[in-house]
Amino acid sequence: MEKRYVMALDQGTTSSRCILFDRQGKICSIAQREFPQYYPHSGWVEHDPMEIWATQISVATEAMSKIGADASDVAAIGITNQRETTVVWDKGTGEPVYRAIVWQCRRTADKVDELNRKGYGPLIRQKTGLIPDAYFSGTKIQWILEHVPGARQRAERGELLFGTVDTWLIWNLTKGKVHVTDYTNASRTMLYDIHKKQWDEELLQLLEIPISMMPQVKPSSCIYGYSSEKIMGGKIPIAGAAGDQQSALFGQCCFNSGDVKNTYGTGCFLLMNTADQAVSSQSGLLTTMAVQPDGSPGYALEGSVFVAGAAIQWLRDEIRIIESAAESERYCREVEDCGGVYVVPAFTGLGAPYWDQYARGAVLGLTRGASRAHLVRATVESLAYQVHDVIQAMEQDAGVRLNALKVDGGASANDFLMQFQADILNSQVVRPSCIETTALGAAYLAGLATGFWPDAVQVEKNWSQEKCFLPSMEEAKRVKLLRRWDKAVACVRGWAEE
Ligand SMILES: Nc1ncnc2c1ncn2[C@@H]1O[C@H](COP(=O)(O)OP(=O)(O)O)[C@@H](O)[C@H]1O
Ligand SMILES: O=P(O)(O)OC[C@H](O)CO
Repeated sequence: MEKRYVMALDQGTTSSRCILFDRQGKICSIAQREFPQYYPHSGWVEHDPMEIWATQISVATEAMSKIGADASDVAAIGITNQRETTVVWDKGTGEPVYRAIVWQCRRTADKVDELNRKGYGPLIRQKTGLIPDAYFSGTKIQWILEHVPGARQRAERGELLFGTVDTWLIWNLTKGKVHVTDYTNASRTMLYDIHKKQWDEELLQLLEIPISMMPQVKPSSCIYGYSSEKIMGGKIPIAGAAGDQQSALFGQCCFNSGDVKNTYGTGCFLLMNTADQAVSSQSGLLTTMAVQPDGSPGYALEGSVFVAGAAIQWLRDEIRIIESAAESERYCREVEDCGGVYVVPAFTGLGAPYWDQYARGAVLGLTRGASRAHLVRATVESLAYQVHDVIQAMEQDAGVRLNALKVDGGASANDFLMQFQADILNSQVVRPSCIETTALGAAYLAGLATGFWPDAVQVEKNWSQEKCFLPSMEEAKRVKLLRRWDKAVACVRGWAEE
């Protein structure tokens, strides 16, 4: 029977999604479910791994039943995930020993300070391509082993396993048969040597993490195992896995060195494919692993902005001045400008290019006339400013001016934001027809490994532009706005440092 779809499981920071794509890369069915975020202390962020798993499976079932598909219609499963988020579980029972510590969580900032104080920064940078930060998995695993009673002993006896969310999902889909990850996810742990392409024993020792906990690292496009019949109603090859940002790079068909995309999700992540060159940034960017068009491991330069769409959710859920993320656009258009209000959403510190673990959020420039619309607009504009700062760093590193930016992710649906982004960058912003490129990338990786698509050339034919936003802001105004933004960022630096 001919297989009609590839299934992408897109496990994001705030929701689990499943999309079924056809050969043209068209979305045939989609299901999505948000799940709870836990903030047990200031700066801490956790997820329940069982809620991640339950929502992911329920959306997979829902997406299939919406179009009357079953496992026999699905050629392969591709997985893409929020990266760095750390799960540790018991090898025998499959039970997590603690909640998942989310990439945004700041609880291990002091551990990172200690590593830096002891002079390990350059070594970590050289081996992993990362700038030491609580963002990455390494110190999160260390924290679990130190704080969960008995965890260290159990880990040393080989009873505990570590995984990023891709690993956790594959483990559960295969009913505990397969413990793997892919290069892109491994490169986010701060424990993986991206040049030698292996777990680094020196770093594992430094953080006192037994190597027996670590998953096997495989290419992003290959068959890792098969879904259990009990879970998916049939054995489907699990044939693709990549961190969501690398997956989006692939889904945007950024196959050539120098190709760039920016994803506006919970955070914003700008990646430039650098093919087989592990470019070391001089401007505060990360060197990370990415997938080449033939599925082999390559490299990318990355600028990570921790809070983007999450700031819009903050307006919705905490400040409660909008009812939906989409409504933000209407408020942005209600006022001529931000009225001098600036929001720096450094809720979990600042990522690239600042790398300030202790920066915190602020609203600046309030006057008596500041309204709800001004605050909403300033928050939306903050996404564009943060992306500007990262692009500036990337242009410095790459020595080229970026004339057009491919965009995707939930917040890229906001036309006001995209136009403001084009204006602030003084570059074109190009939105593809399918902004679910994270899921699409995972589908491509799985479909290429199983022959659903013959090669990347075929896949590239599916990419099409939906809209191009042209810059139209006067240069003097642009410079003025950016200068004020810089001033706002300077105000929040180091805020939470004792
Ligand atoms: N029209 C919009 N304007 C601004 N932000 C939006 C809009 N639609 C969605 N978002 C934001 O985009 C994010 C969801 O995007 P998504 O790509 O699904 O993120 P993730 O994969 O990180 O969960 C949310 O943080 C939401 O606030
Ligand atoms: O959940 P997202 O899509 O914002 O992505 C999170 C990133 O992978 C964190 O590095």
